[in-house]
Amino acid sequence: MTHYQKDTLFSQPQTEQKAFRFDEQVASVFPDMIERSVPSYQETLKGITELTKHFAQANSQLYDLGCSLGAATLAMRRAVEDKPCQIIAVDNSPAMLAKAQDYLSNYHSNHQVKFIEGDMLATPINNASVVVLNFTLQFISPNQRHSMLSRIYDGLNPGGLLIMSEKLVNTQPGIQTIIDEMHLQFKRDNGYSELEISQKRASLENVLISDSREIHLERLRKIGFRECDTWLQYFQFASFIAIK
Ligand SMILES: Nc1ncnc2c1ncn2[C@@H]1O[C@H](C[S@+](CC[C@H]([NH3+])C(=O)[O-])CC(=O)[O-])[C@@H](O)[C@H]1O
Ligand SMILES: O=C(O)C(=O)Cc1ccccc1
Repeated sequence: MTHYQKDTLFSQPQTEQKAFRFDEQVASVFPDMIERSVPSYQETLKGITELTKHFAQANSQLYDLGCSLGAATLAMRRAVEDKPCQIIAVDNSPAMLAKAQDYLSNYHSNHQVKFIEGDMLATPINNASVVVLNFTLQFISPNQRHSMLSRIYDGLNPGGLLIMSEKLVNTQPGIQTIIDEMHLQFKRDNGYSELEISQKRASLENVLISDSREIHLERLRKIGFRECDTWLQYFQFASFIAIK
């Protein structure tokens, strides 16, 4: 069983600034990193279980795209123990995917998750009733977001659900500034130093690219989702649901 460490990746002054990558180092501290960085992360997972209970269709497929260590995969799987469904978990980081397989093997289940190491932009999606993008669309290039979500829409069965959590940017500068400041304080309260916060922020620049709530909703509507809205927001971290 893998042991996860405390996230100290950005604690020492860095001589050269490297872009953030989901490599072995990040994978080995990921539970601590996401817990201390993303407010309401646990609530997104609880919501994924609850929503999956309502939307999973028998004999359909459930996708977790950008699964990291498989926390959302596990949250979905809990909801369908007594339903015949195929769960598919995808990530393009070999370090993450290897640890996800190890992590899920610690929990007993009637379901065998199909793990795919690969780019979600190239993953076929079909006969889906629930698709989860838990903080992953933000890492793909903005000009590929529409076609990615369109492919998800096309692969969903009627009545199927997309659950998508994202870090947002607020279009109103005063509100953006204060919400961002509250998130910084959240990180300080969770033990991150000013150096850790600023070095991580710099490494995420041009890697995590946030859209506004309005852009997300407009895109989902344009693609054809019958209904869409946020069901959760804490600071700039939001979670959307969209029904086909
Ligand atoms: N093109 C891509 N194809 C596949 N995977 C990708 C791609 N781009 C990035 N990833 C993967 O998306 C994940 C994003 S983390 C998701 C947390 C998880 N959902 C959770 O509920 O714990 C969110 C975060 O770190 O803020 C990483 O594992 C990347 O390797
Ligand atoms: O740390 C941050 O500021 C974030 O926006 C969230 C995050 C969490 C884990 C990996 C990358 C980004």
